[in-house]
Amino acid sequence: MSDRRTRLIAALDTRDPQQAMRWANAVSPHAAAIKLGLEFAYAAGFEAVSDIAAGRELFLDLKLHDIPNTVGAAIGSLSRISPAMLTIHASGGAAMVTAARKACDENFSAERRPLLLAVTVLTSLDDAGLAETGVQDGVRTQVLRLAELALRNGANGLICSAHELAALRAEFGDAPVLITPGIRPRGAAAGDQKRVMTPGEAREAGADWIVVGRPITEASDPQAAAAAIAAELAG
Ligand SMILES: O=c1ccn([C@@H]2O[C@H](COP(=O)(O)O)[C@@H](O)[C@H]2O)c(=O)[nH]1
Repeated sequence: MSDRRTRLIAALDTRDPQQAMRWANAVSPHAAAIKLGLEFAYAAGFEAVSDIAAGRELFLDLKLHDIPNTVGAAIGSLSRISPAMLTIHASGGAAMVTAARKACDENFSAERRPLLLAVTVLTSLDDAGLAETGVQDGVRTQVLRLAELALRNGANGLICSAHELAALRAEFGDAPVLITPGIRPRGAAAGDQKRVMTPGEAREAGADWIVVGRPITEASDPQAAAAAIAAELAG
């Protein structure tokens, strides 16, 4: 059994600030962080992101992917929000990751600096879906390739599925922060997620954090759903 402490990020995917606040309050005893992302920020704006995130650990999942100059400048624009974690796409390339690293270092004091996390291969893709993008090597090879690129250029950690955790730990050790979406409690619908595992399996495989959205937000009792996931993580 792994002695790693795996924590829960609750993904609050909604356009509605009041709904996001209700969910944030409901899950806060059980989730160590909340995720706000594209759906919420585009609809509600960054003032609302700040409001919901006040007093909480924020996983700001914007998955930045643009030319290096634009990604660096975008991160500079986020400095007033102070997320604990911030995502970029590793497939943006080495120069883009380097620009993101530099922007984090220059725009945030050491105490407020977010963990820079690189998305490897989206958990909604399997080998066939990845092949449609022109990458024929399979998900595992591509995750390891992009992980190496991202970590070499300053990312603090990676977004991957739980299926790649063992290979990533074997290759890169304990230091990178590994965060896994695509988590489904046993029996829950996978939806659009292709590479899924249960919370307990992800913990055993070496996740630092798991990200769970719809199994919490679509539950009849989101607080109870978050509590059950946290209990599974606690073993
Ligand atoms: O590869 C990725 C990267 C990010 N996500 C995000 O995680 C949550 C998962 O939500 P569920 O409802 O539990 O499927 C969602 O906010 C995604 O944007 C991901 O799923 N996969």
